[in-house]
Amino acid sequence: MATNLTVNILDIKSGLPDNWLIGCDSREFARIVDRVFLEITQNPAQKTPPKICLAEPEPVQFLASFTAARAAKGPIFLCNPNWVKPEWEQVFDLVQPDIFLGQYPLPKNSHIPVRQGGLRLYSREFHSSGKSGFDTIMIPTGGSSGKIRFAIHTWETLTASVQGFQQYFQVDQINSFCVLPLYHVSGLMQFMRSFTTGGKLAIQPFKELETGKKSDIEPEEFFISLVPTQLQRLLQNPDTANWLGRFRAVLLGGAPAWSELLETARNYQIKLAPSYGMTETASQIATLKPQDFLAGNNSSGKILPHAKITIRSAKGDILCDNQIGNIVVNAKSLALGYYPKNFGDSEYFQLDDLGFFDKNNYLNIVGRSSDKIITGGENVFPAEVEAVVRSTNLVADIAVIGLPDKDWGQVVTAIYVPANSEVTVKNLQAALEDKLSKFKRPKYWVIVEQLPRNSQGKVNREKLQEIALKYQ
Ligand SMILES: O=C(O)CCC(=O)c1ccccc1C(=O)O
Repeated sequence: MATNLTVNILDIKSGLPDNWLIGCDSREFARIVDRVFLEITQNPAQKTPPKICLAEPEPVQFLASFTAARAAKGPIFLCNPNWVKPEWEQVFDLVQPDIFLGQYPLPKNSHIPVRQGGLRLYSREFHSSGKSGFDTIMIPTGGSSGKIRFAIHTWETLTASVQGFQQYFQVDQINSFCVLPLYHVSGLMQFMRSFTTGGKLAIQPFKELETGKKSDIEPEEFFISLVPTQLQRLLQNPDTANWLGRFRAVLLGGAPAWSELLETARNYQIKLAPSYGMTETASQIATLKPQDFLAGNNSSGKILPHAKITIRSAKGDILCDNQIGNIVVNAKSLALGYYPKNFGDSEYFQLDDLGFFDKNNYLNIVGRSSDKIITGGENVFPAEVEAVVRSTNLVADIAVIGLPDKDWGQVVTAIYVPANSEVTVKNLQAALEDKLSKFKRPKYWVIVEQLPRNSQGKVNREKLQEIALKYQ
C-alpha cells in the first residue's frame, strides 16, 4: 500500500507529477523506497547513521535505494557496479561501509555476513563518519586511471547546480532523458534536475539507443546529456541524428569534443550545448547555449550563475582576456572535499585545466595542464594536435602524448587508429604539413586497434604512455 510510508519525512511525492519517473509507477517507487528504508534502519546495533555503499545497476532500484539511503541520513557512496576487484578493495579500505545496497561485488566470503533482501553488513560496529557529516553524497571520480576518490557533496551543493541550470536555461521544470550511469555525476545530476524541479525523468540504456530504439517521449520537452563518443556513435545513424535534433538541448560534456564532431552535429541542426564541468563542481559550470553553438561558436560558453571562474597565472594573478592560464573555480556547487578530508577554508579550487576567456567572455578550454607537452622548449597541447589530425579524416581515433626524450625533453607522439588500411604514416605526415607548426607535428606514430577509453570516453593517458613506450 502506498499509505503510511515510513519515508513520508522525505515528501518524495509532493510536487512531483504522478509519472515523474517515466515507465515506473510512483506508488511502486514509493513502496521500494519504503522497503529499502526499513532494511537499512532495522539493525538494532546501529549507533550512528550507517555508511552506505550503493552499487545498483538497475535504475529504478538505484533511485529508490538512493532515496531510502537519504531518508536514513547515512553518508551515501555511489559506486560503479562494474568496478573490478582491485577497485573494490580500494573502496572498501577507504570507506569501510556498514551497509551495501545492490550487487555485492566480492565473492561471498565468510567474514562478511549476508542478510536477506540484498543487504549485506560489512561490520557490526559502525565507524564514525568523521568531519564530513552524515547527510553527504559521495560521488566517485577517477577510476580508470589511478585512484578512486569520492567528491563529498551534499543535497545543497547538488541543488545549487540545479538552480544554476534552471536560471541559465530559463526553465522551471527540467525534464531529462538519461542514458548515462546514475552513479556518475553526469547521470545523477539528471535525476537531481528532474526530481528537485518537478520535472520528468526518462531512463534508457545507451546501448538500446545506439541500436536505433527510441523511447516514447516528446524530445522537444527534454534535455539529454551525452559524452562526445556517444554523440559520435549516435550521429552515425541519420534517423537517430534527426531525432536528437528535436531535443530541447543536447548537453555535451565529460571530455573535450573535437571540431568535426561539432560540425556534424551542426549540420544536423542539433541544439547542442557543449559544457565544462566535473564531479567536483556537480557537473557543468560553463555551458554554450544552443543558439550560440548553431551560430558557429565552438567554445565552452558562459559561466552558469552559481559559479565563478577566473583565469590565473602560476603565481595566482588574474589574467586578462585571451591570456591562457589555470582555471580556478568557486561555486556553490563545489564539493566540500575528497572523502574523508575537507578542502579546508580555501575559497577557490584550482583545476588541472588551462583555458582563457575570449573578448566576448566565452570560456575556451585549451587542455589539461598536466597533459601539456614541452618539446625543445615549446609548449604543445595534445587537444590541438588531436583536433588537427582528426580533421584529416585519416584516423578513426587519436590521442597525443609526450614521451621522454634526451634531446627534446619530450617528443610529440600520436597513438592512433587509422581510418582504413590504406592510411600510412607518410600520408598522415603529409596531411599535417600546412596545418600544424613543425614542432607540434607528431614525431612518433603508434598504431593501435583501439584507444584505452573509459565508458565516459575519457582516454587513460597512463596506459597510453605504457603502450607508446613498448613501441619506441
Ligand atoms: O565528466 C564529468 O566529470 C562531468 C560531466 C558531466 O556532468 C556531463 C557530461 C555529459 C553531458 C553533460 C554533463 C553535465 O555537465 O551536465
